[in-house]
Amino acid sequence: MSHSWDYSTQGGPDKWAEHFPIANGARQSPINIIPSQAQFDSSLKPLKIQYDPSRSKDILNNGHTFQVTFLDDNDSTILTGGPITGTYRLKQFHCHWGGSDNNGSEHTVDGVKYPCELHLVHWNTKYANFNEALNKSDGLAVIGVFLKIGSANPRLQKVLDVFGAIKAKGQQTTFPNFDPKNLLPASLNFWTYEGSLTTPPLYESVTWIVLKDPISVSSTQMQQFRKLLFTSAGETPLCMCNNYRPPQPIKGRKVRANFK
Ligand SMILES: NS(=O)(=O)c1ccc(NCc2ccco2)c([N+](=O)[O-])c1
Ligand SMILES: [Zn+2]
Repeated sequence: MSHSWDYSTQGGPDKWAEHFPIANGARQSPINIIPSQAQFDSSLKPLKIQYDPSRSKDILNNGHTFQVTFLDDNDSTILTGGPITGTYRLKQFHCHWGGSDNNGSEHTVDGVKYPCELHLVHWNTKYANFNEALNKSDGLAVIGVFLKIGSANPRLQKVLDVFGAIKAKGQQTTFPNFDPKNLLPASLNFWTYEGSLTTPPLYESVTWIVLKDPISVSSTQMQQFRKLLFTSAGETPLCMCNNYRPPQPIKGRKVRANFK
């Protein structure tokens, strides 16, 4: 039976090590990225992102975040290049956000928190499927995208518009024909390091690819994220926000950049 965890004082990030001791492991995520300490690596290839919007399937409130899930039974929606070897298939994307516009991202940059962070999760096709890849040291590649308060983001609004159907934990609805490439900034400059899932089971299986440039989100749009609930229908409602893990010790890891 999977142990229940959350982001509260009683069961939140400071307590996760009690049931998931890898929380104190050598390659935990997120981290604070210090650009001046990142090493430019000219051997890093450009990121190659090929997404087929027809592969988007549904959107779910899983009680920790919302997630948009993709059909991943072929190589039509893949990530190659960058720091990774081989082909990784997009499985899902989700976000982490704060209770205010002053916090919410998991990674920070020189200690700066963004109001939201988008994660696009890909799995290594050297493994049979996502679940096989989940706990392998080279199993996953997650693209992290910061969201910065500015003008409203019409592409993101397509996701927010269906939140009414997934307000409570366990609710899901179809979400066809969505191209997550439209949620990426113009520049694919990135930092990369070896890390982990940022929620339990905290497997140290993620090659992180954090984009330097943010995409925009309006404050009004951020208020829509916070209308989702951590709780199931019929329970005392708890607003879904502050669903982020704070930065973890770097423990000697190197962060590389594909830009100067
Ligand atoms: N914030 S993240 O991108 O690092 C992240 C965290 C957890 C999980 N999964 C948690 C899990 C696995 C098995 C049971 O439950 C995923 N994911 O599955 O893509 C991604
Ligand atoms: Zn995440």
